[in-house]
Amino acid sequence: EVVFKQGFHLEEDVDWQGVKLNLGQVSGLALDPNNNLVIFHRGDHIWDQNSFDRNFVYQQRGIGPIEQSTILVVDPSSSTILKSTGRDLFHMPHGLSIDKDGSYWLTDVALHQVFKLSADNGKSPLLILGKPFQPGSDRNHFCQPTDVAVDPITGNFYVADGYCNSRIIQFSPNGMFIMQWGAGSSSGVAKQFDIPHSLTLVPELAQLCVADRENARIQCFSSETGMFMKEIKHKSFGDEIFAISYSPVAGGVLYAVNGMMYHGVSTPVQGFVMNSSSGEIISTFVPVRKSFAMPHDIDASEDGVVYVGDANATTVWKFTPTEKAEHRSV
Ligand SMILES: O=C(N[C@@H](O)C(=O)O)c1ccccc1
Repeated sequence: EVVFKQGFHLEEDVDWQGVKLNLGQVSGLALDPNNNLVIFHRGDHIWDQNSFDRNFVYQQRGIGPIEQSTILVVDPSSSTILKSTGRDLFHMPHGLSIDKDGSYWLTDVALHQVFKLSADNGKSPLLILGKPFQPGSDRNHFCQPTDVAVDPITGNFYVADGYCNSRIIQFSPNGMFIMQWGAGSSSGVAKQFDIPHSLTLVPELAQLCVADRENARIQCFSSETGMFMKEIKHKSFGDEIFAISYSPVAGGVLYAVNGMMYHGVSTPVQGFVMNSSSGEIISTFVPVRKSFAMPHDIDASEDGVVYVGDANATTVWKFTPTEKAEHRSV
């Protein structure tokens, strides 16, 4: 039977000129309190198989930090670059989140560090956690941390740590370790996460959701206790889920992007719009101009506009919601 659904349909804004911005690998993007798009990219640095040794130590330290501006503030409509900063600070950018006060929270997988920068980030970082270039798994070290999420109510922040630690750490607003979960224990117990790659908070439910990348699943936890609450997984995710973002629009939606298949399963690389409580897929989307190569981060504004940044296509796309009847045969 064919069911007509008034779907939450996203289409690329093909007039938006931001796809032509000259970017390096786009690793993170976020919207600031003025609804400007902030892009975190790698300039001329590229993460490839030679970037790290088998102990996750960065190998290109000698070429120094990225000299280009790694942080671009872009007008959401004209895509004019309003501000460009973040020079000579980062070696391998990864995650970017912006808290309700407009402060930037960034991770660098080469430095194995987490940075808090003020919005004008002209001054030196407000907070730096982790030891530069030193991977580790205790309370003072990260191992390729991937993302940060900041609780708008408590000010506590969460770090997805990361490619080589597979844990989530909760910190107090001033960076004191509170608790962690998901760490794969050295006794070989199966790790709960296989690259916690992206975080998003669902304040309404006091939950923190994690893109558990190589498990191609989303897991949500109590943001207070770390207790597992629910999992969202679909065959159409394929082999990897790279990024997620929650938005309160339409009763609560979860956006996600998946990764290139590598087990030969022919699942397309695409964006997903899901009902955040049921996990049901409402719609999927892909760009018109160019195509997704490694969509690496996703964020949505209050009016349902969605941005996707791609680390291999070195591009950011803008998608706008269109009220469109979708029909599904069920
Ligand atoms: O995952 C990888 N990269 C992306 O996540 C990223 O660029 O953040 C990667 C893995 C192995 C070798 C090279 C790159």
